[in-house]
Amino acid sequence: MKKYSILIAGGGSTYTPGIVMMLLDNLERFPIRSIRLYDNDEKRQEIIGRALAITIKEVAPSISFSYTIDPETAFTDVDFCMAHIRSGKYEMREKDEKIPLKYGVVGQETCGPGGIAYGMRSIGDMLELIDFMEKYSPNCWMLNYSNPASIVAEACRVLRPNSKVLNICDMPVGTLRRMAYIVNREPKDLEVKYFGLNHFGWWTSVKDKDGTDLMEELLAYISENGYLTQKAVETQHMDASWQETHKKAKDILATDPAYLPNTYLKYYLYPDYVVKHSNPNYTRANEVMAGREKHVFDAAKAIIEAGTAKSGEFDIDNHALFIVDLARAIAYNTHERMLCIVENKGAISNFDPYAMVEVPCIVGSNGPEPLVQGEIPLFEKGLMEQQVAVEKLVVQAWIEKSYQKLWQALILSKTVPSASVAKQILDDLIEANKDYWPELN
Ligand SMILES: NC(=O)c1ccc[n+]([C@@H]2O[C@H](COP(=O)([O-])OP(=O)(O)OC[C@H]3O[C@@H](n4cnc5c(N)ncnc54)[C@H](O)[C@@H]3O)[C@@H](O)[C@H]2O)c1
Ligand SMILES: O=P(O)(O)OC[C@H]1O[C@H](O[C@H]2[C@H](O)[C@@H](O)[C@@H](O)O[C@@H]2CO)[C@H](O)[C@@H](O)[C@@H]1O
Ligand SMILES: [Mn+2]
Repeated sequence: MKKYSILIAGGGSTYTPGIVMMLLDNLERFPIRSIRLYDNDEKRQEIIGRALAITIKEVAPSISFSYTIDPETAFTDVDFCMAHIRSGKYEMREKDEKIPLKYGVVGQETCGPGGIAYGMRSIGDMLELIDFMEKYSPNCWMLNYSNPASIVAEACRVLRPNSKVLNICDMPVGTLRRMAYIVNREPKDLEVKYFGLNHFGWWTSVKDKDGTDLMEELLAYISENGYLTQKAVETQHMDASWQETHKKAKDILATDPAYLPNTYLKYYLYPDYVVKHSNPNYTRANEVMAGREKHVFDAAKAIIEAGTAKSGEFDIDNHALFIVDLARAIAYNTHERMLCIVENKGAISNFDPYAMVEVPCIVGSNGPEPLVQGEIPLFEKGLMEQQVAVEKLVVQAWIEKSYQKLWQALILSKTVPSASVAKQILDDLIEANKDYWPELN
């Protein structure tokens, strides 16, 4: 059985240990000969790298492990690049969240002005990773988690249309785990229909493998409780702010009681509520730095100090199962059904064929093949048309270095109340991002 060579781009990410632990836990179904980390922050990556070197030596000594900041060393002889970089790191995420809040507008990692700012930083960095991959390992697939996935995916569609890059999100997978718990099934037993953009979609059908329709049961539960469940069904997102988001799905569902919504819709449908419940001086970036980042880096330091990982400091991360299953689907041509971000090309039959949409796909060695979801209703279509225009305008603004188009993107975002507020936020974002964005004219 072939053994695969994996590169994790964004080696210093808080998710890297969870992904590596998941890879180590799946060696029988997905054999690996090499794991390498790549990051552009040497010091940050070194902490994770040293701790993982100790861990891997104890668990699977036959796997060759290394970490590097040199692109050629990183990208040579790789089968799968699992990418999760954060352009500008948490320092810039904090600004993305706090600048809009100054003007009473949603401050969020991937939605609204914060997501637009993050997109303007990520496009160039992602293209650089893709170019390294194609130069040093032309047959490699990139499985990309790096956000904002919708804008990154649109940039790939326009600027690297033939590259083997598959953009994905674990939000639907995480929510499906909650649905499975609600209907007393395993996630792998559920088959869904779903349509939307990344962080902007709806489930239209959830059935078990026998064809039993579970929508009615789920709609009844979620209209009362949102996606809040009694038991923790994931290792992440037990923080109060995320529990609040799962609960708010109840109010999103009220806007169309027929379809189960993605929780991210709260930023577009209830922005006033979100702003009212935000602390402009302490946002999610602060929570993550004090929580997940501290936890992961403390665990890494404890492993380095002890010289062993036998106390189990690193957890297997549920979030990582999707990316491992995806690599398997491509490696073994499994034709598994998975949600991916792909060019529409008629999958949503009454929507822009050139939009990057999130729909169920059959994934095999040639990548994802979208499954037709048919026509969508006017309400969802209207919301999606507005949002997809935002995403396309950001990519055009980046390519053309256009202030005008970026301003239009902000104006069009449903989270922003007026062109004048959009301009004030944009001017602040330009100043904050001068080391990252192209200079706009
Ligand atoms: N698609 C999804 O559903 C999903 C789910 C979880 C996380 N994410 C994304 O995964 C990424 C990582 O999240 P995190 O919270 O662990 O962030 P993090 O800041 O802990 O890690 C990101 C790492 O990327 C590195 N990096 C930044 N720019 C780089 C570049 N140009 N080249 C190489 N390395 C670079 C940083 O130095 C850092 O070590 C983010 O983009 C996040 O939004 C996406
Ligand atoms: O605020 P953060 O940094 O904690 O999380 C932001 C990410 O949230 C989503 O991913 C979640 C997922 O929904 C959950 O079920 C669990 O598996 O954890 C994931 C990562 O924290 C979202 O899909 C990502 O795009 C966000 O970056
Ligand atoms: Mn996501």
